[in-house]
Amino acid sequence: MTSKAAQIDTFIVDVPTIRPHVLAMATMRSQAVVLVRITCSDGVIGIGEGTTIGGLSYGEESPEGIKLAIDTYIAPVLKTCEVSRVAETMSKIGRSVVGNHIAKCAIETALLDAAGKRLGVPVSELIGGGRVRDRLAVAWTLASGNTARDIEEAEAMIEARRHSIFKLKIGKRSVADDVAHVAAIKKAIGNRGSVRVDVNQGWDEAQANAGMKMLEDAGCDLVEQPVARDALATMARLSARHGIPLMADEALHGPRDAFRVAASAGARVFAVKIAQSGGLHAGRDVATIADASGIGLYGGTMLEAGVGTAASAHLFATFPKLAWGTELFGPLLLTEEILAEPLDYADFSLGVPTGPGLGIALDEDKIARFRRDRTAPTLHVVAAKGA
Ligand SMILES: O=C(O)C[C@H]1C=CC(=O)O1
Ligand SMILES: [Mn+2]
Repeated sequence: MTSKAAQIDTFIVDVPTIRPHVLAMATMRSQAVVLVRITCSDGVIGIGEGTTIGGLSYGEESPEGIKLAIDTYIAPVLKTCEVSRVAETMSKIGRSVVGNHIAKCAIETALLDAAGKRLGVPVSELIGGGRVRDRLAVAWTLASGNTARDIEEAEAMIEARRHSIFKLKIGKRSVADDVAHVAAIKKAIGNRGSVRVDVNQGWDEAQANAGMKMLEDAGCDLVEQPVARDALATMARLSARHGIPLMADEALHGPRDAFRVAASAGARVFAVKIAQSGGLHAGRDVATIADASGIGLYGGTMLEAGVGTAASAHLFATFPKLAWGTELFGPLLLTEEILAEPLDYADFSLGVPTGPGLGIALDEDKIARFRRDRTAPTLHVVAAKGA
């Protein structure tokens, strides 16, 4: 039986964050979640997400640009494809659309969701050798911008058994101030948790040399993307000089980057992101290159809501080795749950959904309420409440 994409809907949903999330390049107060819904001619519906961070401040794709790339350039190609053949469809799209990895990730996610539903299996069974684990360790990012508040937040997370791995966002202040902030948090947490930092390309080589030495002495376990994403020689020198591992994030936009970073010995750990890689299969290839090169794996996030987080979880559940855990906490940073049933966070981990496809469903009322293009009825309700 053939299956065509009968209808492709894309929409941006703006969801507030529970507190300001302070990164080196932007402070987030809400997240612009880009969702795609593909209704197939056989009646199966697939959902995907393509989300970035801080408008255009993190990377080259914006939420509006992701939607435009799908609506204007990807959807017409998709309409010509047999969409149950996911790899063939993505390869056809790749021949017409260069780059735009986050948009392609949203589409591939929706196609895999539909394929899994059609076959009655979870997406994790459609990738690589299938699922090797059902739960994933989940880090939390401390990024309130205030050391005392971050310590309070970490204590509460440990107490609630939600997270014991903490990623600190630094690179905005001086190296000495940033290290003092990290050292204070590590001192408070002690051996009850792992403290890591993400510099988001904020340092030059001299700053990174000083910073990595001091961070190692402070008991920090990992330094993510300390320098510019294309500074491969610098990353290699830092990796060779320091005992504390350097993790590549922004340097990895798919398998070709992964090969270059691995071949130049630029990192000891890879943060794999489905969005940055260009989809789940590209993310799997990034992971395979890492594994073959003796590089450790970490499951990264673009702070996606429930759909992208579930898709990432399905991929990370297939990695034979996942030494550094994941940071799939995106839905927990948002004030509103956009899934009908929230994901299962418990015991410092996330349960990988077990139903067909992604194993999740959207809360359509919430979507209607938070869609950027919501129309009169919703506005009317808001006005009536305020009256
Ligand atoms: O890794 C990044 O650079 C982006 C993201 C991941 C966690 C978080 O707080 O921000
Ligand atoms: Mn990062």
